[in-house]
Amino acid sequence: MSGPRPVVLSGPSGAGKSTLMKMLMKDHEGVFGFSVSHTTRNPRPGEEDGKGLNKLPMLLGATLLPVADLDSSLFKHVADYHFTTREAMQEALERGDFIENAEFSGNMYGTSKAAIEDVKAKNLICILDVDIQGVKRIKETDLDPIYISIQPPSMEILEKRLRDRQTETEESLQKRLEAARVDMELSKEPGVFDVVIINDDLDRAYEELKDILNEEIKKVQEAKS
Ligand SMILES: Nc1ncnc2c1ncn2[C@@H]1O[C@H](COP(=O)(O)OP(=O)(O)OP(=O)(O)O)[C@@H](O)[C@H]1O
Ligand SMILES: Nc1nc2c(ncn2[C@@H]2O[C@H](COP(=O)(O)O)[C@@H](O)[C@H]2O)c(=O)[nH]1
Repeated sequence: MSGPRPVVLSGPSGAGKSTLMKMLMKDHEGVFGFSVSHTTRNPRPGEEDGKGLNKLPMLLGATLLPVADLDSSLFKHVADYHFTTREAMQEALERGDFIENAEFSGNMYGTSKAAIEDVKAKNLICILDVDIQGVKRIKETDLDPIYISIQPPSMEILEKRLRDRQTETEESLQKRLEAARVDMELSKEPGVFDVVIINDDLDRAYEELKDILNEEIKKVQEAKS
């Protein structure tokens, strides 16, 4: 693929991927573009639906919720997900619309080809936020991204972050913690990720992430100047 190399951000739910990604996008306007995934999970308060951004059928009942907090207001131009139904997603999968997909914590998630093309067309660094299954599937494609794993300092801290975020039921929290154990083990395997960042202190983790992406960021900035 031509243009800047995409970036895959992976790691356990609650490790801080979205937080770091929002910081990156806010500090580098016009450099990064988010690959808006599809999911069958329900929108969280404040999450924005990317309906209309691509061709897949969307869940008609999905509402555009008001931007409520500072975190979202920094990022309000970017949709969080295309919220859809299991049936619509299954049909799209059968049509071959996705480059990868996964079942995670009882819901379907996937990256459509259109989501990546939308970002590529703007010559931006495409950021994909995917779980470990997605990482494995993307490795079978010609996308050639930089693979970065964001890891929490410990399971205990991860659990606290997820509980404090107040987005999960006890059942979905337990599923996410179980998936996190698997993810934390796999991320230690040599060759799976180019870099593993431990997100203990947020500012330090952010500096590390920026350093890794510095070369690609400069390429995009120079192409624009
Ligand atoms: N270094 C940090 N120290 C303390 N809290 C943090 C840190 N990084 C992120 N958080 C908080 O932890 C919670 C989880 O972070 P975030 O939502 O970014 O995780 P995520 O990896 O994107 O999760 P998911 O995969 O479920 O979307 C958020 O409430 C966020 O504010
Ligand atoms: N394989 C994929 N995983 C994805 C995609 N979009 C998000 N995710 C991962 O799902 C979990 C849960 O996300 P949440 O928003 O419900 O908290 C997290 O690990 C994401 O990285 C995708 O398109 N493909």
